[in-house]
Amino acid sequence: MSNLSNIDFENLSRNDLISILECKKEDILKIMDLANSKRENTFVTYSKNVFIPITKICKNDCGYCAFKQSPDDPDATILLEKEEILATLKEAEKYGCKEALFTMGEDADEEPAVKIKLEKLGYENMPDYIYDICKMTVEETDLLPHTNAGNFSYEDMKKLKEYNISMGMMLENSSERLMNTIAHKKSPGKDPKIRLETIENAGKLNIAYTTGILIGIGETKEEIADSLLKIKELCDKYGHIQEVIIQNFTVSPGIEMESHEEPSLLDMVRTVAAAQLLFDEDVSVQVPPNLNYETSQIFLLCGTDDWGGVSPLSEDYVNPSSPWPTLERLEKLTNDAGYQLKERLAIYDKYINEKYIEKSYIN
Ligand SMILES: O=c1nc2n(C[C@H](O)[C@H](O)[C@H](O)CO)c3cc(O)ccc3cc-2c(=O)[nH]1
Ligand SMILES: C[C@H]1O[C@@H](n2cnc3c(N)ncnc32)[C@H](O)[C@@H]1O
Ligand code: MET
Ligand code: SF4
Repeated sequence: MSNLSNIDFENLSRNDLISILECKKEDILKIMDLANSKRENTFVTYSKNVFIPITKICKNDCGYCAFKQSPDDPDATILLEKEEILATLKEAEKYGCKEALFTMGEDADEEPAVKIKLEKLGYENMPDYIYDICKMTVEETDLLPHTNAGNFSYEDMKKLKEYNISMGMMLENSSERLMNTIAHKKSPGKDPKIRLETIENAGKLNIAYTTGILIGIGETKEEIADSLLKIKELCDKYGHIQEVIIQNFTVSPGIEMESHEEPSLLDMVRTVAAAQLLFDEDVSVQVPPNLNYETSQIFLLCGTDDWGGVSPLSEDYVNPSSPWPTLERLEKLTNDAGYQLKERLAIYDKYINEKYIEKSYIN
């Protein structure tokens, strides 16, 4: 008998989620179909962005990371300067990009090389610098900032909200156990208690927020279920979670986890379907198409309605081995599955109101 027969799909329990994450054969097709039938329309959205890695220095050292650089590396991006950032933003404007994605290492100002450069530029710390870059973006370009830089204090996020249309940070996983494994043992900032507090603070501050989980970093199905439930709890409490990213661990040459296996396609399918079934229809479930170049269409059949940020000019610095599909290809893939591609902003429409957007945007 199917393991799914006792599941109440309207109100999924931890055990139900685990059954979905472990299901086999025709049950996989069944959960895909159920997840896809929650779709409210036939659009699949994306945000046209430019990725700006303000610093590649990071206090953490995740086993899967290909982004972080050592300050001793002569080619390291210690800190991009305002002028070069503005030049890139202006270039992005020409391509019609609407989102400035500021992704960087966490608490980089704990590193003396960054601190010295910041002080030379007249800033005391990273949050002050990020604030100024976002302000410049809003005042001098048509792009809208989305900062994804790991944890921030409540006060720093409150300040950053002024010039961020939305913010984000992956929970990665809610498991404390992973803090003792190759994935997170050198990354105090990946402590789930701290990450969950940051996501909760974003809720208290009414910041439209992007989060998600990383699949294939040594977690168990139980830990995936728990992570999704933690995100769901904060989503229900504050209503600020606009999208949940289900991101598959991807090997890049030279990372510590280079010989670690990537998740299977069916593991991704089951996880995406579980997330889609757990969250309400108005929370987007997102799978990055560049990390699933040949297989991304299958996620549309699990109900995903968003491709996330896609860039016509910058690479995905976090996943440098995974080039973006062109927008033409993305449109073809979307149409071929029976859906239509639609551009969106870095903030979803339902958050475009005074509660979520500061006056600084209304000019
Ligand atoms: O190009 C990327 N964009 C990433 N983005 C950007 C994201 O796709 C877009 O900024 C959002 O979809 C905008 O709504 C993230 C944003 C977050 O807030 C949190 C995590 C990520 C992760 C990535 C990533 O790995 N690569
Ligand atoms: C920006 C986000 O990218 C994800 N990330 C970091 N390294 C990898 C990798 N090797 N493969 C896939 N995703 C990764 C993390 O979830 C991080 O929070
Ligand atoms: N360093 C941040 C984090 O891991 C931003 C994404 S990884 C470059 O959350
Ligand atoms: S994934 Fe983010 S937090 Fe982890 S080492 Fe890389 S830059 Fe730092």
